[in-house]
Amino acid sequence: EYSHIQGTRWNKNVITYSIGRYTRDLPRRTVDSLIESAFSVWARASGLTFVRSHTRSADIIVEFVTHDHGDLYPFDGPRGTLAHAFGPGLGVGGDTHFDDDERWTAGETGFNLFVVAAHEFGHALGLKHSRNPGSLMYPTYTSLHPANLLSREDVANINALYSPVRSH
Ligand SMILES: CC(C)C[C@H](CS(C)(=N)=N)C(=O)N[C@H]1Cc2cn(c3ccccc23)CCCCCCNC1=O
Ligand SMILES: [Zn+2]
Repeated sequence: EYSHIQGTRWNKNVITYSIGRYTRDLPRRTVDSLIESAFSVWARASGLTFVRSHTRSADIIVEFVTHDHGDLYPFDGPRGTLAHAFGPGLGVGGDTHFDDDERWTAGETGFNLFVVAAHEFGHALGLKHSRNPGSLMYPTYTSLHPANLLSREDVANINALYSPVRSH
């Protein structure tokens, strides 16, 4: 049980998020709903609650940025790395950045924002990568079917970090 070590998990059940800079690839309301859906994937499996806030004091700040964007991990233009997220913690902890040089979509072409966001929020909750290609936390993008995004391994890993909840 490592929960006493700061940074491996959030030590609260209600986590706030806010959306800063948007992408021009999708309507804002579409981005809002895809981000909300990606959080709800983890809410169902972890028992955590995600609440949207409109202030920059939220736990998780979600933004679309390019190249150098104020952290030590500049993006690389089209393709390559699609996004990154900081692990749980204060300040930059949990913050999630999407590379706006990618083509973000709600469907099959380009990169599916819902699928990528769900992967990133796994990192923002403290999950590492999986070696299982069927896992959401596999290190490379695969157009997973949104219906069954989480593998049994993903559910087991989030349960190991947070209060276990039946995955019905
Ligand atoms: C799993 C994602 C949602 C998030 C991760 C980033 S992270 C930090 N959150 N784990 C990601 O972007 N992985 C790269 C990994 C990657 C694949 N290639 C690359 C070529 C160059 C650089 C990186 C890559 C080969 C070419 C395909 C490039 C497009 C797809 N890119 C990826 O899958
Ligand atoms: Zn990753």
